[in-house]
Amino acid sequence: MVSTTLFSVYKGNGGLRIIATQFESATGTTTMTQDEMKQAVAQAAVDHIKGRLESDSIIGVGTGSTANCFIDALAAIKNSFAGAVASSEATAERLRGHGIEVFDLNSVSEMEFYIDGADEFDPHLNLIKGGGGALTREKIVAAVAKEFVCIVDQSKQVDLLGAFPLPVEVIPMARSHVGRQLAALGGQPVYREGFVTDNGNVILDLQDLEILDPKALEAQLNNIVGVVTNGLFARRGADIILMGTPDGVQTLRHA
Ligand SMILES: O=C[C@H](O)[C@H](O)[C@H](O)COP(=O)(O)O
Repeated sequence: MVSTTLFSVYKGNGGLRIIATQFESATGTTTMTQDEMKQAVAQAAVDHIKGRLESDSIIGVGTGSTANCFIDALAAIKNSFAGAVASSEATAERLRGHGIEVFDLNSVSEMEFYIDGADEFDPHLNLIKGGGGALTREKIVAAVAKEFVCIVDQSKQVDLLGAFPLPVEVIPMARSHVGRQLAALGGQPVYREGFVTDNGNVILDLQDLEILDPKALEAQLNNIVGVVTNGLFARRGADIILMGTPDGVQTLRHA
């Protein structure tokens, strides 16, 4: 078994600080598939929280393939906390499948951690989320948690958000109206046909945007009548990002 920890720090350069890179392998080689990177960050997230859990702790859990890896890893320590709040029906089902109790958010007054993936993140830890359509409940659960731990593989890292189409959840009867408003912003709204969110709404994916000011755009989109929420997580972005790379898991924080 080869175990390596590389420490590197840079500050004031894009707002990001790399705390550590950790890698362990049986062979010493650094080849990892994307799935293995997701599993590695999922385990790193469990390691990050497990020492700080109490028997009455409730954990917020996101949605998607990386969050699924986290749920599977979390199952190993399920007796060390009370349960979880799920950001989607799919996540609730997976949690229950592992014997982890799922709580209604309205019955939870305090939550230490929210753990979830992302579709893109930038050097300021702003995110695009909602590729799986769970953005609204994700944003609500993230808002309650004290620390948002985002788990990603390195394919999600960008300098500027917007290459990934920005999901906007919309009340069905407002779809055309919102679409026109989004087009006026310079993007190309594409209706996610056949998809209905857990909240009974539809998604417009906003393509061809260069998002220069994520916080401003997040607020601007929320102000369009008929928009429920949008997939920019900038006003409440990640507090820490665990990023899987072929060379190990990097921990990224604000400088
Ligand atoms: O609605 C889906 C969520 O925002 C996911 O966190 C996001 O799409 C990333 O998913 P994955 O881990 O499957 O890439």
